[in-house]
Amino acid sequence: MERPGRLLLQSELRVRNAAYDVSLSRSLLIWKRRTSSPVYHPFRPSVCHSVPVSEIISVREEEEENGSRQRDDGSWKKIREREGKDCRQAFTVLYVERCRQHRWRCAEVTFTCSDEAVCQHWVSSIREQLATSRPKHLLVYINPYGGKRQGKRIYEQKVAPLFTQAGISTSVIVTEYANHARDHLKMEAELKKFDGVVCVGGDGMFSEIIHGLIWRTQIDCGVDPNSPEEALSPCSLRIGIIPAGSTDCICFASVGTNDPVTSALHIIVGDSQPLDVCSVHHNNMFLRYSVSLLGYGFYGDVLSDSERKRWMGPARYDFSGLKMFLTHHYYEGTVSYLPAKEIQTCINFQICLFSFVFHPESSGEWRTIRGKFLAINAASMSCACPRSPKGLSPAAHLADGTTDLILVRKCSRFNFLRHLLRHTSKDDQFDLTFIEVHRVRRFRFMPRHCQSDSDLELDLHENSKRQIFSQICKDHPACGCAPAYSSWNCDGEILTHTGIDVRVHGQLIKLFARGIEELPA
Ligand SMILES: CCCCCCCCCCCCC/C=C/[C@@H](O)[C@H](COP(=O)(O)O)NC(=O)CCCCC
Ligand SMILES: Nc1ncnc2c1ncn2[C@@H]1O[C@H](COP(=O)(O)OP(=O)(O)O)[C@@H](O)[C@H]1O
Ligand SMILES: [Ca+2]
Repeated sequence: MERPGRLLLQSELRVRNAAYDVSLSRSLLIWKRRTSSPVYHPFRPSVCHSVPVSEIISVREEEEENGSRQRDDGSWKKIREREGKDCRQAFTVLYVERCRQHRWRCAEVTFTCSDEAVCQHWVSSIREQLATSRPKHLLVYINPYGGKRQGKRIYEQKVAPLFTQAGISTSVIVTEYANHARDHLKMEAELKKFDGVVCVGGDGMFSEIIHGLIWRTQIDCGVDPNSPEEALSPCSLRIGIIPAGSTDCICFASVGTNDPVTSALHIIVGDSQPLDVCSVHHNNMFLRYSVSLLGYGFYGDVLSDSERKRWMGPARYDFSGLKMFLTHHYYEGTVSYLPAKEIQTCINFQICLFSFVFHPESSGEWRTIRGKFLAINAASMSCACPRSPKGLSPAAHLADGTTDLILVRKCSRFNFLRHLLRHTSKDDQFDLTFIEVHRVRRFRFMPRHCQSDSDLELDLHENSKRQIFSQICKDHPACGCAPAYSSWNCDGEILTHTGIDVRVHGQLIKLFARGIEELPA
């Protein structure tokens, strides 16, 4: 147990009619049952409890009236136990309780005491300790269209009541069209009024939020957001993600679960987790930012195919995943990359070879690989999600200024299936001869057909004729012709160009999260 440090308060209070020694320090609230008899009692519940002050959600006074207690939020609560006449004042502490698989829940304990002044002193002392680094005013964007279209219900039923209990005020915007949230953040939102932004939706909705926030921050700081060489200014507002999408990878990989209540509690306690952001350019023209997966080949094709099946909800990814696995397309091109350190091939994901030191720039040399690839994936975080609990790159860090470039070379369907199935298990998905992993700060990709066209990139629009032929060939596999181009899946959005230049910006944004906690063995 953590040491409590200097005590701010210590009293004898009652919990469910039993006497407890209760103490408060800057770091811990401890309540320890007074033992009247030293005899060990196997059926008595645990006698000593402690809660880090940083994990107290709120404290409220309870007032007794006509045999019931009224909460200070106006609702009523039956007294559960008979109390003596001199034991009428009470306050309730709500705190974080850890459940299975990184889930958090709100637990509560009610302390009673005979003296009103003592009771109020406790309430005000706890509230004073909670005042630091916690958000008080939040700007909330809800995508009512993502995932199973439950965003509004999830927010209203599971999250808003917790924010109210924690004394957080909110301005809520339910989006009416795609890019509504992005454009509101870019141009209209009065950001000075808020301590954070909350995104209710999936990875695509989160992408809208960061595009709005990063762009706005650069304009406010006089930085050109379009230039590939500019050092971008970090965003000061933290972002909370209430998962209500189809994959929810960014939430899952930064919190450990895709549970709305857990996310709401991380926001309330004011957690902070920096996050790397990749900028993606094409011929010096800004395309998009990415924080999770940039995937060409398999994951690009799955996304393109699945968008047409949005009516299926999240199951569209399973359908398109299977279809694209059977299609087994490979793509030719050149990947160049700037390694994060000397040799960056991480063979065993369980042994992470890299230090956690954050280097703003690298002095390494560019390297080049040409080949035929089934997939080119850049994972800036583990990309863990319910479909892949360890993620595409289990050892990737959230905020080390690097991305893990995973090259899956052309191989048999059987071998590719072995690799994909390892996404869903604990086996090392990289320990296969056709997979290479490089930890990089920058990388470029050029599809083969662009190189032979004097490095002139054909964008997807110009490439439409080829796409039509590819579609015919996809539909007639017997002709043996594979499409020349895939497209990039950028955090769940399709990029309009295939030749890209990617740069990692270390710790550009912050989340209301704390990374994945080690669970006790
Ligand atoms: C034939 C068996 C295939 C089994 C493969 C299972 C591997 C799943 C790995 C998923 C990695 C996901 C990385 C995250 C991507 C998201 O950004 C993106 C958009 O999410 P959202 O906005 O919430 O819809 N999701 C995808 O691209 C889905 C990929 C699913 C591939 C099967
Ligand atoms: N009101 C809206 N109507 C239609 N599309 C929207 C709306 N609000 C946001 N979007 C778009 O919906 C897309 C999917 O959102 P997301 O929340 O990521 O759900 P999913 O995980 O199911 O893809 C995003 O591209 C986002 O820009
Ligand atoms: Ca990273």
